[in-house]
Amino acid sequence: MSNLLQGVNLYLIGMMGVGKTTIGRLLTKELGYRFVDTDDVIAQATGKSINQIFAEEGEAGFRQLESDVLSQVCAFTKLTIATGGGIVLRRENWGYLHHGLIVWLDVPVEIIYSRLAEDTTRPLLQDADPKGKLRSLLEQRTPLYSQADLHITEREGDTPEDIAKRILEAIPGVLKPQASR
Ligand SMILES: Nc1ncnc2c1ncn2[C@@H]1O[C@H](COP(=O)(O)OP(=O)(O)OP(=O)(O)O)[C@@H](O)[C@H]1O
Ligand SMILES: O=C(O)C1=C[C@@H](O)[C@@H](O)[C@H](O)C1
Ligand SMILES: [Mg+2]
Repeated sequence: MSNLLQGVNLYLIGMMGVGKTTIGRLLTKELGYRFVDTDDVIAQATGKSINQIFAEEGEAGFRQLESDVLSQVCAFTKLTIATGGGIVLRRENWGYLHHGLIVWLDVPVEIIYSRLAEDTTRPLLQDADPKGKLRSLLEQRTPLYSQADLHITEREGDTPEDIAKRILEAIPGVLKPQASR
């Protein structure tokens, strides 16, 4: 399995709570890759939580840090990269993402909401109507997430292992020729 992607990075995109970290770790093991989470890198590099960065520097400040981290990470190979839910918003980020294979994990809002209802670490969900906010974010971002190479929709009862297996099976069909990278 370790040669499946020929060293090409695998980027997981999608809304918060869709399973990027959980599934990313499973894929990393199967591929013999290393795992990177852009939110974690930002928190480690700044010594601040994502909430703190949003509070002190605003969303624009956070997005700049996110682009900086992505631009550095994409220089490496053999990585599975779990990205922040909003990484698709900046056009420049797509230039970096397209160096690798991009997988969109698509999960219904009801399920995302049930997973994150008790979570206070998502600044964008600190809203009077978090479910409505999730819906509008997903609606706004769907055309962007749709630019992924692979669109994986979670079906009812799918475990993270099931989804990781589906991604691995689909990779050969969407792998771009190396010369184009
Ligand atoms: N297929 C699944 N079935 C059930 N629970 C799941 C599934 N995938 C992920 N989860 C659970 O949902 C929660 C969110 O998953 P995870 O942290 O991997 O999402 P994420 O996309 O990395 O979120 P974030 O954007 O916050 O980084 C975790 O508690 C995880 O165990
Ligand atoms: O969906 C988003 O815009 C975000 C998702 C998280 O991964 C973090 O990157 C941050 O909370 C913003
Ligand atoms: Mg995560």
